[in-house]
Amino acid sequence: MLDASITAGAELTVTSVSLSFGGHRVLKEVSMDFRPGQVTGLIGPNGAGKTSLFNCLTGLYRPQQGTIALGGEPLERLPPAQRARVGLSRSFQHVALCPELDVVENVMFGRARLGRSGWADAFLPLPAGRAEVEESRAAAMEVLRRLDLAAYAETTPAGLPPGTQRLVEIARAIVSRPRVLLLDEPAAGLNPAETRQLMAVLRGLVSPDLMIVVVEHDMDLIMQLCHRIHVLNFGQRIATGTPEEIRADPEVIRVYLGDSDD
Ligand SMILES: Nc1ncnc2c1ncn2[C@@H]1O[C@H](COP(=O)(O)OP(=O)(O)OP(=O)(O)O)[C@@H](O)[C@H]1O
Repeated sequence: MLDASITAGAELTVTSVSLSFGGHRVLKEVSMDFRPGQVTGLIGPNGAGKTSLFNCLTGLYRPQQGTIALGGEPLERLPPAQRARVGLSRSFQHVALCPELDVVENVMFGRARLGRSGWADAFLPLPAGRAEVEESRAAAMEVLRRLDLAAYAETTPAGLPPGTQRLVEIARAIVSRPRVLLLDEPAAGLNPAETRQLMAVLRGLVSPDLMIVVVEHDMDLIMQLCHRIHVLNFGQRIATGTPEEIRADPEVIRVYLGDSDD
C-alpha cells in the first residue's frame, strides 16, 4: 500500500485492456505500466498488438475493456486531442512531416496543443496570434539546437536524410514538453550510423519528468536503450523485465528473440 502511494500520480498504467475488431481479439487483458525517468520498450512479433496498444494510449482506438490512467487520472473519456493536452506525444512508424513547411515550422506544429489562439490567428494580423507564433518559433529553435538540428531550421524536410527527418519528428514530439513520449519504430529505415545517433538523442532526453516508450524491432537499440521491456505476443503480455531478464526469458526467446538470431 505504501509503495503504491509513493509512485501513484506519476505512472502511465494500463489495466486489463482488451481490444477487438469484429471477432478478432487484438489485445487480451493487457496490464502494464510505464515509469517516469525510464525508457520502456514494447516488443513482440509482427501483429502482436504493439501499435494497437499505442493507439489505445493515444485515444485513436477505444478498448472495449480495461482502464488507462496517467498520473492516476483515467484517460478513457478523453479524445486524442485532449490526451495530447495532458501530456501524451507520439511519433509515427512512417515519417509524417509536412513537406510544404520548413523544419522549424514542422516543429512548431508540435506546439499546437499548447496554443491559446489557434493556428488560424497566425495568419491574421492579430497581436496575440503573432506573439504566440513568435513564442512557438523560439521554443522550436531551442529544441532544434538541443538536438543539433538548428542548421536545418529553414530547409524543407524532403531533402534531408531519413535519420535527420526522424530526429525532426522527435523534435516536434518533444517541443510541447510531454510527460509521455511514444515512439513507434523510430529506427525503421535508418542506417546503423543514424540509429546510433538516434540512440544518443533518446538517451539525452531521459529525465525524471518524462516517460519514453519505444516500439521497435531493432533489438540492439531496445537492449541498449531500455530500462524495462514489456513483451507482447498474440495480444497478450508474456513478459516484463530488464533487458538482461528479457534476453534470458525462455518464452520470449521461443516466440520472438530466437527468430532474430537466425
Ligand atoms: N483498425 C484495425 N482494424 C482491424 N484490424 C486491426 C486494426 N488495427 C490493427 N489490427 C489488427 O491487430 C493486430 C495487431 O496489429 P498491430 O499493428 O497492433 O501489431 P504490431 O505488433 O504493431 O505489428 P508490427 O510489428 O507488424 O507493426 C493485427 O492482426 C492487425 O491486423
